[in-house]
Amino acid sequence: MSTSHADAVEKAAVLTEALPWLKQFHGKTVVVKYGGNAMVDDKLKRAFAEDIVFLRYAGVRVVVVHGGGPQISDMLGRLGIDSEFRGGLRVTTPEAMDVVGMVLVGKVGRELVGLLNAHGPFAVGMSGEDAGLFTAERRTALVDGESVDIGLVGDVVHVRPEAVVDLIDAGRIPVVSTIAPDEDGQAHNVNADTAAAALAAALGAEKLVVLTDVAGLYRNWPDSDEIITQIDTTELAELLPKLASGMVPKMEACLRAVEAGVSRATVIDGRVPHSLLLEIFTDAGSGTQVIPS
Ligand SMILES: Nc1ncnc2c1ncn2[C@@H]1O[C@H](COP(=O)(O)OP(=O)(O)O)[C@@H](O)[C@H]1O
Ligand SMILES: CC(=O)N[C@@H](CCC(=O)OP(=O)(O)O)C(=O)O
Repeated sequence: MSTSHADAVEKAAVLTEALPWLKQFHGKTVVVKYGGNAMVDDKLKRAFAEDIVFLRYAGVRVVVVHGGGPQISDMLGRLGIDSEFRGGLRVTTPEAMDVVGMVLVGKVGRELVGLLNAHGPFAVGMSGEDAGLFTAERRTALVDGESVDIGLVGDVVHVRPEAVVDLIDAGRIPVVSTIAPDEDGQAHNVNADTAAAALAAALGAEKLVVLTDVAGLYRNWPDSDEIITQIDTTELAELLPKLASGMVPKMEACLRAVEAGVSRATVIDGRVPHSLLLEIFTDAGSGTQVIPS
């Protein structure tokens, strides 16, 4: 067999491998959470934008929810504002809240919208404040079994997804920044994993994909390199209290999404170029998949 013939067979195999996945996801909603830690490299960011636009052209109803923790920390540092995390959530003073809003909506969200729109007029940025998308309720963090106050940090208690649905129906790609007002209109800082899960549940999404800066959920972080490839909601609920920092809101979000009817929630490595495309359109699963028990 000539090399070019072998190449052609291999390329065709990759494309045909995508067929069952195209059938499964065409017309379905997929919520993709893009974590701030996976957003550090320009080439990776462009590859991520290509994947999202690819999904859109494949007929997937795709929504992006973005984080920006490192970018917020960087700006708070530059402004000389103290910032600490408790139970994986940022203690958010009113002063810090201003910065969180500016960075998420005004910087990280804008940049993603720009990267996506290099491919066509698809992306529309919005925050939880737009069209009443999210209503937040102030929450505490759990530290050593105790509930502690962490300031203007919220949980999403109500989702009004109509504006997101309108955008998708019009062929757009909503890009959501996770600032959310409470019932009095006070803006709260919502962890992006938490918000993505709430939105995925409200949209009846087929899948929630969370891109981060590790290969998945490690069983004994940081002492072993064993990744949990699949876990059901019962096992995950048991594991949750034993998890450390950044993974707490992430795995809690996956758990909530699947418990609320999203068929699958998967944490994948955002440092691998095109990991999203590989996750959706190939048989090669990666990272950690949460399934119903
Ligand atoms: N069991 C675990 N498995 C994997 N990562 C873990 C675990 N426990 C804590 N982590 C930490 O969680 C981080 C991911 O969370 P976070 O920093 O909030 O990322 P993102 O910006 O993608 O939301 C990892 O980089 C890792 O340092
Ligand atoms: C309450 C809380 O912790 N909010 C997060 C919001 C951004 C976020 O979630 O970003 P990542 O997805 O990159 O972690 C924060 O202030 O960092």
